[in-house]
Amino acid sequence: MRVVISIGGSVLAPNLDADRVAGHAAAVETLVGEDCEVGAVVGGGGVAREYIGTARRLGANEVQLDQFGIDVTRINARLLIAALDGLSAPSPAHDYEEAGEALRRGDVPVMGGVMPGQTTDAVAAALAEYVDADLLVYATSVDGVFSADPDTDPEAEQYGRLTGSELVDLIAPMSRGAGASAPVDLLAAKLIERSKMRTVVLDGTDPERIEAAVLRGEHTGTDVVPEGCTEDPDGWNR
Ligand SMILES: Nc1ncnc2c1ncn2[C@@H]1O[C@H](COP(=O)(O)OP(=O)(O)O)[C@@H](O)[C@H]1O
Ligand SMILES: O=c1ccn([C@@H]2O[C@H](COP(=O)(O)OP(=O)(O)O)[C@@H](O)[C@H]2O)c(=O)[nH]1
Repeated sequence: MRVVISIGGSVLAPNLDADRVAGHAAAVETLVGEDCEVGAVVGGGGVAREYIGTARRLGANEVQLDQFGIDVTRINARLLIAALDGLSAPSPAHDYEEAGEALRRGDVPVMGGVMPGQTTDAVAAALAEYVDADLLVYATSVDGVFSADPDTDPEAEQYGRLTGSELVDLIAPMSRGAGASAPVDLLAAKLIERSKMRTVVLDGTDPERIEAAVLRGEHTGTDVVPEGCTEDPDGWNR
């Protein structure tokens, strides 16, 4: 099975704790050991938001702010590469072709951001579509997609299962400025919808949850399924 894992910066490197990065690298290694082909995309997290906040106060425009974010995602990608100990290409891929070539060589491609106006959520969705992945996993800081931001709204209810177009409709009204917070960004949702990519959004703070979702189809987050899919998501990956 071929899987693309998007690891949010808030999950991988909230405080630059080496053990946390090593834990996520170990999960990738376990998946590779189970004959999965894995691509990883790493986000910028709180560090990116701090740079973006400071640069915004200094008068930088949105594209310039996105460039700060991209640089931080690529530094975080280098952390994962360092922890993967030779399993990955030596530096973050700059584009999908480079990542696809790494995958064909048997390496784990690791990407950060690639261009302004989006987030690494979209990078992960595009990489998954480009390499024709069987599964796309968003390992984020909340356990799936909710009816409202679960960090601020105690009434927020989780969606167990959504179609790609339902995901697009939910995400569309959310803010799109640099450093904006949403379970996945709008471009990612649109790519997931058009590619009919099987997608899981889950709490990835514990990397074993990523392993369980990929290897056994077990998770408590949100499944995004193709339109008209009646298959039991639990049976997908067996
Ligand atoms: N409707 C929603 N469902 C789920 N999460 C949401 C929603 N609206 C906003 N969020 C926020 O999106 C955030 C997930 O994205 P983010 O903080 O960028 O994490 P990551 O670093 O994993 O990408 C969560 O902190 C959550 O508070
Ligand atoms: O292809 C990309 C990826 C990231 N970013 C910028 O980098 C920030 C941090 O990336 P992301 O949101 O993916 O990280 P996360 O907060 O999800 O860890 C984003 O808000 C964007 O401003 C971008 O412009 N293009």
